[in-house]
Amino acid sequence: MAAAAWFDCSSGASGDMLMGALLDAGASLETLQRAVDAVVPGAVRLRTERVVRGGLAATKAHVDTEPGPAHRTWRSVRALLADAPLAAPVRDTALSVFARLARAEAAVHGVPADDVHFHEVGALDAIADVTAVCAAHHELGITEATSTPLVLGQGRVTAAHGSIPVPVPAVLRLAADHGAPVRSGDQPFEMCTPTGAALLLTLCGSWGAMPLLRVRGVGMGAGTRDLPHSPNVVRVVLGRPVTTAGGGNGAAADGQAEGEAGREAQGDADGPVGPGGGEGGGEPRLTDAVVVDANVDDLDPRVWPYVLSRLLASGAADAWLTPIVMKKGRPAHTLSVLCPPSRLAALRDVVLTETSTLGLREYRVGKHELARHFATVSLDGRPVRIKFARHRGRLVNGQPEYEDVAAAAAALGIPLKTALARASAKAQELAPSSAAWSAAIPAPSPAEDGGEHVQGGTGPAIPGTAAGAPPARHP
Ligand SMILES: O=C([S-])c1cc(C(=O)S)c[n+]([C@@H]2O[C@H](COP(=O)(O)O)[C@@H](O)[C@H]2O)c1
Ligand code: NI
Repeated sequence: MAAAAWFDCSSGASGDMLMGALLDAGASLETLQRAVDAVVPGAVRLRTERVVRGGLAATKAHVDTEPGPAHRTWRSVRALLADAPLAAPVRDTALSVFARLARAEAAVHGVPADDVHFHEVGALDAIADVTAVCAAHHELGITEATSTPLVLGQGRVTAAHGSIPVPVPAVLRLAADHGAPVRSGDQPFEMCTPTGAALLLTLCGSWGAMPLLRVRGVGMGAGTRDLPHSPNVVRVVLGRPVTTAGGGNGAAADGQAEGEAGREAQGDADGPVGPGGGEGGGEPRLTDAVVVDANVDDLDPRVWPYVLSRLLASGAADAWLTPIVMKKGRPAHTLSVLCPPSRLAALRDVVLTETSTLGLREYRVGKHELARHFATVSLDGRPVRIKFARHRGRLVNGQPEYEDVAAAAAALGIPLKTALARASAKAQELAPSSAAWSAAIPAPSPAEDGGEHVQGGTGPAIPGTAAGAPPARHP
């Protein structure tokens, strides 16, 4: 199920406090352990303990590590994450967190980011914290998150570099890189660690007080110290996002918001019953989305297809290029990425690392989605899905899925254009009437929506028609 999250970091934040809070809010220790094992098999054991901090009960997450390599560079951590059998969103988010950490450490110490060292046990600890928090974020279906401003602390702390001042340099650098609001607070300790800051900067799209939520759960993650006068905890509040069709806060369309985010969390945005599907396709559903744009005139053009497919694999709803002519008359492209707010951080990193752009633009947009459902036809025994779209109860479109048509054409040894024409004709036959897709139709029954419509043959069911549809790529 979908969730918006609000992190109360008024007592600071670290990787293990965030992990404790998400475990307390319902993430499963087994899921987190599996994710960490996928990155560093057998090297880390996660466990929890119920503790009291400032009179409040909380979950303390412990990361017990086996002795490992004394140092790990960002290059080696990146390879570990890239090769790990993790769900793509978990891997991408963890890579974003570490990329931020590495950039901040590189700037502070004046070394190339690839060569930044994560020290001793700290490396395994950070790998475990980051991977576990990203896995919990994914498991809990968090699609948008807000945090209070970061409280950083005061004093000094002993790190691998010796005694360093608090706020520690890496945390300040992270805050500066991302324009995050921070303050010292009253406590004479390090309250926010680099890992905690990098996680929050990656997961949270906004800063401030708790947004309008229908609260579903609360988690308390304990810090190591029991501080006087103040509970040393991170709180996370999980809830149903509440948005109106106008984009503001309100109750009018919160059921819609939940549906959107829920499908997104399952990677199943193009399921058999699409937006508004349960209502037979009323008004298009309006959801929040973000467009990221960058103008690029100096990337080897052979790289673009790879960039586009990486963006789609990392959760973009769509990614495209527009030819433009830039200053000095240079031919160039605008790269555009459409995504849900929850994927913004990871996709921004893909744009900034895979292309040669030096910056990008982001703007919030409203995305209108028509209700859609799938049916399956057969071309001489080859299954082809048809995606139908409805608007105000009327069937307004019915398109054969290109990949299915191409596969059928190849298997049958017929030209693609012939296969496409035949599949389109079958799609027309499936509509109750009207070649123009304009006939008013009743809402499809569950069997129609989720099942097969096979005409002219009995091809096998296609994954994604009855259940487990592939992720949507288009609004
Ligand atoms: O290991 C390094 S390079 C390191 C750098 C810095 C800087 O601010 S530079 C700070 N620290 C301190 O290490 C511990 C552990 O931090 P985690 O984020 O791994 O939990 C913490 O006290 C940092 O301030 C380490
Ligand atoms: Ni450092």
